[in-house]
Amino acid sequence: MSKIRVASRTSALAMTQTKWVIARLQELSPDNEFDIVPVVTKGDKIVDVTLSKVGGKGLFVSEIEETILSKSADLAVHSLKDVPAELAPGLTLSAFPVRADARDAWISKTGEDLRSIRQGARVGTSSLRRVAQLRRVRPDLDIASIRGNIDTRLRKMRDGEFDAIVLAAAGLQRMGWEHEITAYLEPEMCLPAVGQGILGIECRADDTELLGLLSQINDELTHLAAIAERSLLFSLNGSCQVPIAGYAVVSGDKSTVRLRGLVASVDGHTMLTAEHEGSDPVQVGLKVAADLREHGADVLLAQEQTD
Ligand SMILES: NCc1[nH]cc(CCC(=O)O)c1CC(=O)O
Repeated sequence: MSKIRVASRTSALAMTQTKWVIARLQELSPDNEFDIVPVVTKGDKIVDVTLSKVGGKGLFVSEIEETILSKSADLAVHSLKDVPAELAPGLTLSAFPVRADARDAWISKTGEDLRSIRQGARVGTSSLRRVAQLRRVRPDLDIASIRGNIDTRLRKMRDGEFDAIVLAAAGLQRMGWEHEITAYLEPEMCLPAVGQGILGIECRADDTELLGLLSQINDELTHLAAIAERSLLFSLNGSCQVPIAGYAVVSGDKSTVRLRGLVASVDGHTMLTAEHEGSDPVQVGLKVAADLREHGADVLLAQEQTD
């Protein structure tokens, strides 16, 4: 093995994440050369509509997967949040480096927080999960869709299109833009998306040499959390038109995974939650999903939301 090709989206965040992983791999295997193969995905091309309206799962991922399957690249670094429950056959998520901040971040123009911002303030987010949870706390807010990369969204707020926006803390922190954050939305108030703050490294399932290298940057606590959250996602099998959230915390000795799951209506009126703890992350995910269904999640999951 001499040259390892890493497929990457071209957004600043994707490139930053890809280069961070490459730097860690390079340290572990100085003899290898790492090349970035840029890939422009459907998700990057669609900038004018809410992604949930497009409705495709894995908008940011499928072209990257094709690039790896056709051997034009060997691996890719994904924001796990963007990776659909099912991977393309022949590929595997082989490593999960230590999780960054899983929380959502509130960024407002005036420095006011979610509770104090004026009645009817205009808030930008395109995530139905965030919309539902924001509406639950502040039904008066004028929540509108916002698209584009993190820098575009911050600019739209500064330009006056929005009074506030909500972004993943992890993305801002990785970009070195933590100072933009007005307040963190704690998981009790805004449960993060499945995989938020986690990087998942995908490669061909039979690439044993590469799998050996990647296993060295795997963080076991993060891996267990990722499995539990994705087990929930897989079991709920929701479209991206239904607000779903899931956040797992793993005990320091790796013996227990505690997972909280949420399925909501977009208006925030119905908010189902369930929580379980156990030693097997797959089972914990399935249990939380089963509880949510028992509480009535099926009705929400079957719904074609038009919002
Ligand atoms: N769908 C976009 C996306 N995918 C991953 C992140 C942030 C980084 C992460 O959650 O790991 C973001 C931006 C955001 O939601 O603010």
